[in-house]
Amino acid sequence: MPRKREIPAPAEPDTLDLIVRGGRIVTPEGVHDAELGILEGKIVRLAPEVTDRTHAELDAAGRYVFPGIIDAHVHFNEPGRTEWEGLAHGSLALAAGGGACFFDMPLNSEPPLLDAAGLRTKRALAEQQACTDFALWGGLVPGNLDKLAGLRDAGAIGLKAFMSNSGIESFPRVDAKSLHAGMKRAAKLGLLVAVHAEDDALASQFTNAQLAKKKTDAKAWLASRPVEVELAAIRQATEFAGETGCALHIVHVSSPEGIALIEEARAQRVDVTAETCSHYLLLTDKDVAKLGAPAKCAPPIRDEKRRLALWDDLRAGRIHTVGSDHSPSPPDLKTSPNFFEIWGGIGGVQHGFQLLMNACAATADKDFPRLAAVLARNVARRFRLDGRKGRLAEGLDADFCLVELGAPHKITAAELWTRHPISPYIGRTTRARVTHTYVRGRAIWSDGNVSPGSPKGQFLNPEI
Ligand SMILES: NC(=O)NC(NC(N)=O)C(=O)[O-]
Ligand SMILES: [Zn+2]
Ligand SMILES: [Zn+2]
Repeated sequence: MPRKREIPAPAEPDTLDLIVRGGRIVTPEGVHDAELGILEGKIVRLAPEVTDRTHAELDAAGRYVFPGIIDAHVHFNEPGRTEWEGLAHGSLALAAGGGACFFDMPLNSEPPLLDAAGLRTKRALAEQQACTDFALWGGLVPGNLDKLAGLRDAGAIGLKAFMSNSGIESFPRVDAKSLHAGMKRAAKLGLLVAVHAEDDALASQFTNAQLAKKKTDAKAWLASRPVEVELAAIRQATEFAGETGCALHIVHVSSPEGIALIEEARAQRVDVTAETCSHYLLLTDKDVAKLGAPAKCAPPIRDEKRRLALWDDLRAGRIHTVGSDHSPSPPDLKTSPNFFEIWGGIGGVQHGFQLLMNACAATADKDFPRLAAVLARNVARRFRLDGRKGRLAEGLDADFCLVELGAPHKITAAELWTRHPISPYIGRTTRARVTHTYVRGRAIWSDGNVSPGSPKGQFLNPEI
Protein backbone atom coordinates (compact mmCIF):
# COMPACT_ATOMS: atom_id res chain seq x y z
CA MET A 1 0.00 0.00 0.00
CA PRO A 2 1.48 3.32 -0.96
CA ARG A 3 1.74 5.66 1.95
CA LYS A 4 -0.82 8.37 1.97
CA ARG A 5 0.79 11.56 0.79
CA GLU A 6 0.59 14.39 3.16
CA ILE A 7 -1.52 17.15 1.73
CA PRO A 8 -0.14 20.58 2.60
CA ALA A 9 -2.61 23.00 4.09
CA PRO A 10 -3.59 25.68 1.57
CA ALA A 11 -1.21 28.60 1.82
CA GLU A 12 -2.61 31.68 3.51
CA PRO A 13 -3.57 33.80 0.52
CA ASP A 14 -1.51 36.89 0.00
CA THR A 15 -3.20 40.19 0.30
CA LEU A 16 -4.55 40.87 -3.17
CA ASP A 17 -3.43 43.89 -5.14
CA LEU A 18 -6.92 44.74 -6.34
CA ILE A 19 -10.51 43.61 -6.18
CA VAL A 20 -12.93 44.71 -8.88
CA ARG A 21 -16.20 45.00 -6.98
CA GLY A 22 -19.76 44.65 -8.07
CA GLY A 23 -19.46 44.58 -11.86
CA ARG A 24 -21.21 42.53 -14.50
CA ILE A 25 -18.63 40.14 -15.87
CA VAL A 26 -18.80 39.55 -19.62
CA THR A 27 -17.58 36.20 -20.94
CA PRO A 28 -18.36 34.50 -24.26
CA GLU A 29 -20.77 32.29 -22.31
CA GLY A 30 -22.80 35.09 -20.79
CA VAL A 31 -23.00 38.01 -18.40
CA HIS A 32 -23.04 37.46 -14.65
CA ASP A 33 -22.48 39.38 -11.45
CA ALA A 34 -19.06 38.57 -10.05
CA GLU A 35 -15.89 40.06 -8.64
CA LEU A 36 -12.29 39.77 -9.75
CA GLY A 37 -9.34 39.36 -7.40
CA ILE A 38 -6.00 40.37 -8.87
CA LEU A 39 -2.49 39.58 -7.68
CA GLU A 40 0.76 40.34 -9.47
CA GLY A 41 -0.94 41.08 -12.75
CA LYS A 42 -3.04 37.91 -12.83
CA ILE A 43 -6.67 37.16 -12.12
CA VAL A 44 -6.51 34.88 -9.08
CA ARG A 45 -10.16 34.99 -8.04
CA LEU A 46 -13.35 35.11 -10.01
CA ALA A 47 -16.29 34.62 -7.66
CA PRO A 48 -19.65 36.11 -6.76
CA GLU A 49 -17.87 37.73 -3.86
CA VAL A 50 -14.13 37.97 -3.26
CA THR A 51 -13.45 38.07 0.46
CA ASP A 52 -9.64 38.20 0.56
CA ARG A 53 -7.75 41.09 2.02
CA THR A 54 -6.76 43.61 -0.62
CA HIS A 55 -4.64 46.70 -1.03
CA ALA A 56 -7.12 48.39 -3.34
CA GLU A 57 -10.63 48.16 -4.72
CA LEU A 58 -12.19 49.34 -7.94
CA ASP A 59 -15.90 50.01 -7.87
CA ALA A 60 -17.50 48.53 -10.96
CA ALA A 61 -21.09 48.73 -9.72
CA GLY A 62 -23.48 49.33 -12.58
CA ARG A 63 -20.76 48.65 -15.18
CA TYR A 64 -19.83 45.80 -17.43
CA VAL A 65 -16.41 44.24 -17.04
CA PHE A 66 -15.15 43.22 -20.47
CA PRO A 67 -12.00 41.23 -21.18
CA GLY A 68 -9.27 43.58 -22.44
CA ILE A 69 -9.75 43.95 -26.18
CA ILE A 70 -7.08 42.43 -28.42
CA ASP A 71 -6.94 44.38 -31.65
CA ALA A 72 -5.14 42.14 -34.12
CA HIS A 73 -5.08 44.78 -36.84
CA VAL A 74 -3.49 48.20 -36.40
CA HIS A 75 -1.05 50.30 -38.40
CA PHE A 76 0.86 52.44 -35.91
CA ASN A 77 3.48 53.12 -38.60
CA GLU A 78 6.56 53.32 -36.39
CA PRO A 79 9.45 53.48 -37.20
CA GLY A 80 9.52 55.70 -40.23
CA ARG A 81 6.04 57.20 -40.37
CA THR A 82 5.57 58.23 -36.77
CA GLU A 83 4.10 61.52 -37.97
CA TRP A 84 1.18 59.46 -39.31
CA GLU A 85 0.42 57.92 -35.89
CA GLY A 86 3.08 56.27 -33.70
CA LEU A 87 3.10 53.60 -31.00
CA ALA A 88 2.57 55.99 -28.08
CA HIS A 89 -0.46 57.78 -29.53
CA GLY A 90 -1.90 54.69 -31.10
CA SER A 91 -1.71 52.51 -27.99
CA LEU A 92 -3.17 55.26 -25.78
CA ALA A 93 -6.11 55.68 -28.12
CA LEU A 94 -6.54 51.91 -28.11
CA ALA A 95 -6.54 51.82 -24.29
CA ALA A 96 -9.02 54.71 -24.17
CA GLY A 97 -11.32 52.47 -26.20
CA GLY A 98 -10.93 49.36 -24.05
CA GLY A 99 -7.92 47.77 -25.75
CA ALA A 100 -5.24 45.90 -23.81
CA CYS A 101 -3.19 44.48 -26.71
CA PHE A 102 -2.52 45.29 -30.33
CA PHE A 103 -0.88 43.43 -33.19
CA ASP A 104 0.96 45.94 -35.36
CA MET A 105 0.99 45.43 -39.12
CA PRO A 106 4.32 45.23 -40.95
CA LEU A 107 3.42 48.29 -43.00
CA ASN A 108 3.28 51.34 -43.03
CA SER A 109 6.41 51.52 -40.94
CA GLU A 110 9.51 52.39 -42.91
CA PRO A 111 11.25 50.14 -43.49
CA PRO A 112 8.37 47.68 -43.35
CA LEU A 113 8.87 44.72 -41.01
CA LEU A 114 10.18 42.03 -43.36
CA ASP A 115 12.85 40.23 -41.34
CA ALA A 116 14.01 39.38 -37.82
CA ALA A 117 16.17 42.50 -37.51
CA GLY A 118 13.16 44.65 -38.39
CA LEU A 119 11.12 42.84 -35.77
CA ARG A 120 13.72 43.43 -33.08
CA THR A 121 13.86 47.14 -33.94
CA LYS A 122 10.08 47.57 -33.75
CA ARG A 123 9.87 45.44 -30.62
CA ALA A 124 12.40 47.66 -28.83
CA LEU A 125 10.49 50.79 -29.87
CA ALA A 126 7.16 49.39 -28.75
CA GLU A 127 8.60 48.25 -25.41
CA GLN A 128 9.48 51.89 -24.78
CA GLN A 129 6.46 53.58 -26.33
CA ALA A 130 3.41 51.36 -26.06
CA CYS A 131 1.24 51.46 -22.96
CA THR A 132 -0.53 48.21 -23.85
CA ASP A 133 0.85 44.77 -24.61
CA PHE A 134 1.58 44.01 -28.24
CA ALA A 135 2.53 41.48 -30.87
CA LEU A 136 4.09 42.11 -34.26
CA TRP A 137 3.17 40.94 -37.74
CA GLY A 138 5.91 40.19 -40.24
CA GLY A 139 5.42 40.88 -43.92
CA LEU A 140 5.21 38.32 -46.71
CA VAL A 141 6.34 39.96 -49.95
CA PRO A 142 7.87 38.59 -53.14
CA GLY A 143 11.48 37.76 -52.37
CA ASN A 144 11.53 37.39 -48.57
CA LEU A 145 10.91 33.63 -48.36
CA ASP A 146 14.26 33.09 -46.73
CA LYS A 147 13.41 35.59 -43.98
CA LEU A 148 10.30 33.79 -42.78
CA ALA A 149 12.05 31.33 -40.46
CA GLY A 150 13.88 34.25 -38.83
CA LEU A 151 10.62 36.10 -38.37
CA ARG A 152 9.08 33.06 -36.74
CA ASP A 153 12.05 32.63 -34.40
CA ALA A 154 11.95 36.31 -33.45
CA GLY A 155 8.32 35.84 -32.37
CA ALA A 156 6.21 37.21 -35.23
CA ILE A 157 2.52 36.63 -34.55
CA GLY A 158 1.98 35.76 -38.22
CA LEU A 159 2.69 36.98 -41.74
CA LYS A 160 0.73 39.58 -43.62
CA ALA A 161 0.48 39.76 -47.42
CA PHE A 162 -1.29 42.13 -49.76
CA MET A 163 -2.99 40.61 -52.79
CA SER A 164 -3.53 44.11 -54.24
CA ASN A 165 -1.38 47.22 -54.31
CA SER A 166 -0.73 48.33 -50.72
CA GLY A 167 -0.13 51.96 -51.57
CA ILE A 168 3.32 51.60 -50.01
CA GLU A 169 6.18 51.13 -52.43
CA SER A 170 8.38 49.23 -50.00
CA PHE A 171 5.61 46.67 -49.41
CA PRO A 172 4.88 45.12 -52.81
CA ARG A 173 1.88 42.88 -53.29
CA VAL A 174 2.25 39.12 -53.67
CA ASP A 175 1.40 37.60 -57.03
CA ALA A 176 -0.21 34.16 -57.09
CA LYS A 177 3.12 32.39 -57.28
CA SER A 178 4.77 34.19 -54.38
CA LEU A 179 1.64 33.87 -52.22
CA HIS A 180 1.48 30.13 -52.85
CA ALA A 181 5.18 29.65 -52.13
CA GLY A 182 4.93 31.86 -49.04
CA MET A 183 1.98 29.94 -47.66
CA LYS A 184 3.70 26.65 -48.27
CA ARG A 185 6.74 27.82 -46.31
CA ALA A 186 4.58 29.41 -43.60
CA ALA A 187 2.71 26.12 -43.15
CA LYS A 188 6.02 24.33 -42.56
CA LEU A 189 7.04 26.96 -40.03
CA GLY A 190 3.71 26.88 -38.22
CA LEU A 191 3.05 30.53 -39.08
CA LEU A 192 -0.39 31.88 -39.86
CA VAL A 193 -0.77 34.02 -43.00
CA ALA A 194 -3.17 36.97 -43.11
CA VAL A 195 -4.16 38.45 -46.43
CA HIS A 196 -5.56 41.73 -47.59
CA ALA A 197 -7.94 40.08 -50.04
CA GLU A 198 -8.58 42.23 -53.08
CA ASP A 199 -7.81 40.97 -56.56
CA ASP A 200 -5.32 43.36 -58.11
CA ALA A 201 -6.23 42.80 -61.75
CA LEU A 202 -9.95 43.25 -61.10
CA ALA A 203 -9.38 46.31 -58.92
CA SER A 204 -7.30 47.92 -61.70
CA GLN A 205 -9.90 47.04 -64.30
CA PHE A 206 -12.78 48.61 -62.35
CA THR A 207 -10.63 51.61 -61.38
CA ASN A 208 -9.67 52.28 -64.99
CA ALA A 209 -13.30 52.07 -66.02
CA GLN A 210 -14.19 54.87 -63.58
CA LEU A 211 -11.20 57.03 -64.44
CA ALA A 212 -11.93 56.63 -68.17
CA LYS A 213 -15.29 58.23 -67.45
CA LYS A 214 -13.41 61.05 -65.65
CA LYS A 215 -15.22 60.11 -62.46
CA THR A 216 -13.14 60.74 -59.33
CA ASP A 217 -15.65 61.31 -56.54
CA ALA A 218 -16.39 59.05 -53.58
CA LYS A 219 -19.19 57.27 -55.44
CA ALA A 220 -16.88 56.46 -58.35
CA TRP A 221 -14.26 55.17 -55.96
CA LEU A 222 -16.81 52.87 -54.32
CA ALA A 223 -17.79 51.62 -57.77
CA SER A 224 -14.14 50.89 -58.53
CA ARG A 225 -14.00 48.22 -55.82
CA PRO A 226 -17.19 46.17 -56.02
CA VAL A 227 -17.59 43.04 -53.91
CA GLU A 228 -16.33 40.82 -56.77
CA VAL A 229 -12.85 42.26 -56.23
CA GLU A 230 -12.85 40.93 -52.68
CA LEU A 231 -14.48 37.61 -53.54
CA ALA A 232 -11.98 36.72 -56.28
CA ALA A 233 -9.11 37.20 -53.85
CA ILE A 234 -10.79 35.25 -51.04
CA ARG A 235 -11.39 32.37 -53.47
CA GLN A 236 -7.75 32.27 -54.44
CA ALA A 237 -6.37 32.58 -50.91
CA THR A 238 -8.66 29.89 -49.47
CA GLU A 239 -7.78 27.59 -52.36
CA PHE A 240 -4.08 28.06 -51.60
CA ALA A 241 -4.71 27.46 -47.91
CA GLY A 242 -6.38 24.17 -48.81
CA GLU A 243 -3.47 23.16 -51.02
CA THR A 244 -0.67 24.18 -48.67
CA GLY A 245 -2.25 23.44 -45.29
CA CYS A 246 -1.40 26.98 -44.21
CA ALA A 247 -3.47 28.66 -41.49
CA LEU A 248 -5.15 31.62 -43.17
CA HIS A 249 -6.82 34.70 -41.73
CA ILE A 250 -8.72 36.95 -44.12
CA VAL A 251 -8.51 40.44 -42.68
CA HIS A 252 -11.11 43.17 -43.05
CA VAL A 253 -13.79 41.11 -44.79
CA SER A 254 -16.29 43.74 -45.90
CA SER A 255 -19.16 41.65 -47.25
CA PRO A 256 -21.44 38.78 -46.19
CA GLU A 257 -20.60 37.17 -49.54
CA GLY A 258 -16.97 37.09 -48.43
CA ILE A 259 -17.94 35.49 -45.13
CA ALA A 260 -19.99 32.89 -47.04
CA LEU A 261 -16.95 31.92 -49.13
CA ILE A 262 -14.90 31.51 -45.96
CA GLU A 263 -17.65 29.35 -44.46
CA GLU A 264 -17.62 27.17 -47.58
CA ALA A 265 -13.86 26.73 -47.34
CA ARG A 266 -14.13 25.85 -43.64
CA ALA A 267 -16.71 23.23 -44.51
CA GLN A 268 -14.01 21.72 -46.77
CA ARG A 269 -11.71 21.66 -43.72
CA VAL A 270 -9.60 24.60 -44.82
CA ASP A 271 -8.00 26.29 -41.80
CA VAL A 272 -9.32 29.78 -42.45
CA THR A 273 -10.82 32.45 -40.21
CA ALA A 274 -12.51 35.76 -40.91
CA GLU A 275 -11.85 39.20 -39.49
CA THR A 276 -14.13 42.11 -40.09
CA CYS A 277 -13.60 45.63 -38.79
CA SER A 278 -15.76 47.90 -36.70
CA HIS A 279 -16.36 50.31 -39.59
CA TYR A 280 -18.04 47.66 -41.75
CA LEU A 281 -20.48 47.09 -38.89
CA LEU A 282 -21.04 50.77 -38.17
CA LEU A 283 -20.93 52.67 -41.48
CA THR A 284 -22.43 52.41 -44.96
CA ASP A 285 -21.66 53.69 -48.46
CA LYS A 286 -23.95 56.64 -47.68
CA ASP A 287 -21.64 57.61 -44.82
CA VAL A 288 -18.65 57.43 -47.17
CA ALA A 289 -20.37 59.86 -49.54
CA LYS A 290 -21.28 62.14 -46.62
CA LEU A 291 -18.10 61.96 -44.51
CA GLY A 292 -15.61 61.66 -47.36
CA ALA A 293 -11.93 61.06 -46.58
CA PRO A 294 -12.24 59.88 -42.93
CA ALA A 295 -14.39 56.97 -44.14
CA LYS A 296 -12.20 55.88 -47.05
CA CYS A 297 -10.73 52.40 -46.72
CA ALA A 298 -10.15 49.33 -48.85
CA PRO A 299 -12.07 47.13 -49.27
CA PRO A 300 -14.65 49.89 -49.14
CA ILE A 301 -17.59 50.19 -46.79
CA ARG A 302 -20.68 48.56 -48.31
CA ASP A 303 -24.42 49.20 -48.31
CA GLU A 304 -26.85 48.98 -45.41
CA LYS A 305 -28.09 45.53 -46.39
CA ARG A 306 -24.58 44.12 -46.25
CA ARG A 307 -23.83 45.93 -42.99
CA LEU A 308 -26.85 44.28 -41.36
CA ALA A 309 -25.94 40.90 -42.83
CA LEU A 310 -22.47 41.21 -41.27
CA TRP A 311 -24.13 41.67 -37.87
CA ASP A 312 -26.06 38.47 -38.52
CA ASP A 313 -22.78 36.74 -39.37
CA LEU A 314 -21.19 38.06 -36.22
CA ARG A 315 -24.08 36.92 -34.03
CA ALA A 316 -24.05 33.49 -35.70
CA GLY A 317 -20.32 33.00 -35.05
CA ARG A 318 -19.32 33.18 -38.72
CA ILE A 319 -17.07 36.17 -38.05
CA HIS A 320 -14.21 35.10 -35.83
CA THR A 321 -12.45 38.33 -34.95
CA VAL A 322 -13.13 42.06 -35.20
CA GLY A 323 -10.22 44.48 -35.50
CA SER A 324 -9.98 48.21 -36.02
CA ASP A 325 -7.65 48.31 -39.04
CA HIS A 326 -6.62 51.64 -37.58
CA SER A 327 -4.63 53.16 -40.44
CA PRO A 328 -4.45 56.92 -40.16
CA SER A 329 -2.39 59.46 -42.05
CA PRO A 330 -1.67 63.18 -41.74
CA PRO A 331 -4.47 65.57 -42.78
CA ASP A 332 -2.76 66.60 -46.02
CA LEU A 333 -3.02 63.03 -47.32
CA LYS A 334 -6.71 63.08 -46.47
CA THR A 335 -7.56 66.12 -48.58
CA SER A 336 -7.87 65.92 -52.33
CA PRO A 337 -10.76 66.69 -54.64
CA ASN A 338 -9.89 63.39 -56.30
CA PHE A 339 -11.17 60.64 -53.98
CA PHE A 340 -8.89 58.08 -55.63
CA GLU A 341 -5.85 60.06 -54.44
CA ILE A 342 -6.89 60.25 -50.80
CA TRP A 343 -5.02 57.93 -48.45
CA GLY A 344 -7.17 54.91 -47.70
CA GLY A 345 -7.34 53.92 -44.08
CA ILE A 346 -9.67 54.66 -41.20
CA GLY A 347 -8.60 55.96 -37.81
CA GLY A 348 -11.06 54.19 -35.56
CA VAL A 349 -9.10 52.50 -32.80
CA GLN A 350 -10.49 54.67 -30.01
CA HIS A 351 -14.21 54.62 -30.71
CA GLY A 352 -14.91 51.71 -33.03
CA PHE A 353 -15.22 49.06 -30.33
CA GLN A 354 -17.22 51.30 -27.99
CA LEU A 355 -19.62 51.98 -30.83
CA LEU A 356 -20.05 48.24 -31.37
CA MET A 357 -20.98 47.96 -27.69
CA ASN A 358 -23.30 50.92 -28.16
CA ALA A 359 -24.96 49.20 -31.10
CA CYS A 360 -25.69 46.29 -28.74
CA ALA A 361 -26.71 48.44 -25.77
CA ALA A 362 -30.38 47.47 -25.87
CA THR A 363 -29.49 43.76 -26.00
CA ALA A 364 -26.33 43.89 -23.91
CA ASP A 365 -26.80 40.67 -21.95
CA LYS A 366 -27.37 38.73 -25.16
CA ASP A 367 -24.85 40.44 -27.44
CA PHE A 368 -21.96 41.49 -25.19
CA PRO A 369 -20.85 37.84 -24.82
CA ARG A 370 -20.53 37.66 -28.62
CA LEU A 371 -18.43 40.83 -28.56
CA ALA A 372 -16.24 39.34 -25.81
CA ALA A 373 -15.64 36.41 -28.18
CA VAL A 374 -14.72 38.35 -31.33
CA LEU A 375 -12.81 41.14 -29.57
CA ALA A 376 -10.79 39.02 -27.16
CA ARG A 377 -11.28 35.26 -26.67
CA ASN A 378 -11.24 34.25 -30.34
CA VAL A 379 -8.30 36.51 -31.13
CA ALA A 380 -6.23 35.01 -28.33
CA ARG A 381 -7.18 31.51 -29.47
CA ARG A 382 -6.46 32.00 -33.13
CA PHE A 383 -3.06 33.50 -32.37
CA ARG A 384 -2.15 31.06 -29.61
CA LEU A 385 -2.10 33.57 -26.80
CA ASP A 386 -4.98 31.95 -24.94
CA GLY A 387 -2.76 30.59 -22.20
CA ARG A 388 -2.36 34.20 -21.07
CA LYS A 389 -4.92 36.48 -22.68
CA GLY A 390 -8.43 36.84 -24.02
CA ARG A 391 -10.74 35.91 -21.13
CA LEU A 392 -11.68 36.91 -17.65
CA ALA A 393 -10.63 33.72 -15.92
CA GLU A 394 -8.44 32.68 -13.01
CA GLY A 395 -4.82 32.27 -14.01
CA LEU A 396 -4.92 34.68 -16.96
CA ASP A 397 -3.52 38.19 -17.25
CA ALA A 398 -5.70 40.78 -15.55
CA ASP A 399 -6.57 42.67 -18.74
CA PHE A 400 -10.03 44.21 -18.61
CA CYS A 401 -12.05 47.31 -19.21
CA LEU A 402 -15.11 48.77 -17.53
CA VAL A 403 -17.97 49.80 -19.77
CA GLU A 404 -20.73 52.12 -18.73
CA LEU A 405 -24.06 52.39 -20.51
CA GLY A 406 -24.98 55.93 -19.60
CA ALA A 407 -26.50 59.04 -21.08
CA PRO A 408 -25.73 59.59 -24.77
CA HIS A 409 -22.34 61.21 -25.29
CA LYS A 410 -21.40 63.05 -28.46
CA ILE A 411 -17.92 62.12 -29.70
CA THR A 412 -15.68 65.13 -30.29
CA ALA A 413 -12.37 65.63 -32.09
CA ALA A 414 -10.93 67.02 -28.85
CA GLU A 415 -11.25 63.70 -27.03
CA LEU A 416 -9.16 61.77 -29.57
CA TRP A 417 -5.79 60.48 -28.35
CA THR A 418 -4.63 59.67 -31.86
CA ARG A 419 -1.93 61.88 -33.35
CA HIS A 420 -4.37 63.43 -35.82
CA PRO A 421 -7.95 64.21 -34.84
CA ILE A 422 -9.44 62.43 -37.83
CA SER A 423 -12.18 59.86 -37.29
CA PRO A 424 -15.39 58.96 -39.07
CA TYR A 425 -17.06 58.76 -35.66
CA ILE A 426 -16.76 62.43 -34.64
CA GLY A 427 -20.27 63.74 -34.07
CA ARG A 428 -21.80 60.32 -33.39
CA THR A 429 -23.41 59.68 -30.05
CA THR A 430 -22.71 56.69 -27.86
CA ARG A 431 -24.23 55.42 -24.65
CA ALA A 432 -21.43 52.88 -24.23
CA ARG A 433 -18.24 54.36 -22.84
CA VAL A 434 -15.06 52.74 -21.60
CA THR A 435 -14.28 54.34 -18.24
CA HIS A 436 -11.27 52.21 -17.23
CA THR A 437 -8.75 49.96 -18.96
CA TYR A 438 -6.32 47.75 -17.06
CA VAL A 439 -3.41 45.78 -18.48
CA ARG A 440 -1.90 43.07 -16.26
CA GLY A 441 -3.69 44.56 -13.27
CA ARG A 442 -2.53 48.12 -13.70
CA ALA A 443 -4.63 51.09 -14.78
CA ILE A 444 -3.82 52.68 -18.10
CA TRP A 445 -7.06 54.53 -18.52
CA SER A 446 -9.15 55.49 -15.53
CA ASP A 447 -12.24 57.62 -15.10
CA GLY A 448 -11.92 58.76 -18.68
CA ASN A 449 -8.32 59.88 -18.26
CA VAL A 450 -4.82 58.59 -18.94
CA SER A 451 -3.42 57.14 -15.73
CA PRO A 452 -0.18 58.75 -14.61
CA GLY A 453 2.91 56.56 -14.83
CA SER A 454 1.38 54.27 -17.43
CA PRO A 455 3.10 50.92 -17.60
CA LYS A 456 5.05 49.92 -20.67
CA GLY A 457 3.74 47.27 -22.96
CA GLN A 458 5.07 43.73 -23.07
CA PHE A 459 5.89 41.83 -26.23
CA LEU A 460 3.64 38.82 -26.77
CA ASN A 461 5.07 35.68 -28.26
CA PRO A 462 2.73 33.20 -29.85
CA GLU A 463 2.81 29.82 -28.12
CA ILE A 464 4.34 27.85 -30.97
N1 LIG B 1 -1.45 50.58 -46.23
C1 LIG B 1 -2.49 50.44 -45.37
O1 LIG B 1 -2.43 50.79 -44.22
N2 LIG B 1 -3.62 49.91 -45.85
C2 LIG B 1 -4.76 49.68 -45.05
N3 LIG B 1 -5.77 50.47 -45.59
C3 LIG B 1 -7.09 50.28 -45.77
N4 LIG B 1 -7.66 49.20 -45.29
O2 LIG B 1 -7.75 51.09 -46.42
C4 LIG B 1 -5.07 48.20 -45.15
O3 LIG B 1 -5.18 47.53 -44.14
O4 LIG B 1 -5.19 47.71 -46.28
ZN1 LIG C 1 -5.58 45.73 -45.78
ZN1 LIG D 1 -4.80 47.18 -42.43
